[in-house]
Amino acid sequence: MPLLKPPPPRILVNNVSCMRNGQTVLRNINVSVHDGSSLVLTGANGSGKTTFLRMLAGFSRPSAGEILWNGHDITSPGVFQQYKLQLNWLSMKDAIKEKLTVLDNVQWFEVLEGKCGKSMDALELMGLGRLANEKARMLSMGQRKRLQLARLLAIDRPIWLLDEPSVALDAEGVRMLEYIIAEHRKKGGIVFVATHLPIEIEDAMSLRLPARFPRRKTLVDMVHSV
Ligand SMILES: Nc1ncnc2c1ncn2[C@@H]1O[C@H](COP(=O)(O)OP(=O)(O)OP(=O)(O)O)[C@@H](O)[C@H]1O
Repeated sequence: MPLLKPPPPRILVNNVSCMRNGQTVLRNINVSVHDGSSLVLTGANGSGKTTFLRMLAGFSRPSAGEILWNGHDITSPGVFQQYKLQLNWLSMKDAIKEKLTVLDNVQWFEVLEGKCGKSMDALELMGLGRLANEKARMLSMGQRKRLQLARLLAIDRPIWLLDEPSVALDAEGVRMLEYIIAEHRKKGGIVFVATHLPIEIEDAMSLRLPARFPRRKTLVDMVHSV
């Protein structure tokens, strides 16, 4: 019986390094990511988690190595045009339009995407249904994060790049986040998460980036060492 070849990874991070401001932030990173899988990035402040996500989004170029999507370098212009349509980016900059209603903030992105009909369900799922017609400026920090997550659901692209998605969420919000990540993966979606806070993601790969700068001794350390 012929041996079956394993499927190639959807995304291959191949020996990637990244410089910022003349300094190496990431060095020789290798990751294979298949449909339905998840990678959790952890590491100290400044270790390069956001930089890694930015490279995956094509906002920053690797200084060495390559990121392949379906075997093609994402930085090639023709490939990037297609690749970027696969991505859903969630970051601390929430791009919420304060003067629009909560619903319009989701629908606006859905319409830009050429889609319709999922916004209200997504808001309901994230517990914002009763605030749908309020202006977004009324929302608390955690509610803004829930709105961002509702946008992910409404836009419904396969590759999620989530930078600190649980910041400002309460315990129920974190459970919802874990739930929507699990459901997305069941459909074959891919989820990258950079986080300092614990998030339960079943069978996730994890990558802990090394701290870039050794911690300086603080006054407290010096007192303890006496
Ligand atoms: N726009 C930029 N230009 C130059 N250097 C940058 C830029 N953004 C970040 N850096 C540097 O790159 C390094 C990694 O930053 P990055 O934001 O990726 O870390 P992080 O692990 O996400 O940190 P945090 O946990 O604080 O969010 C830091 O030393 C930072 O100073």
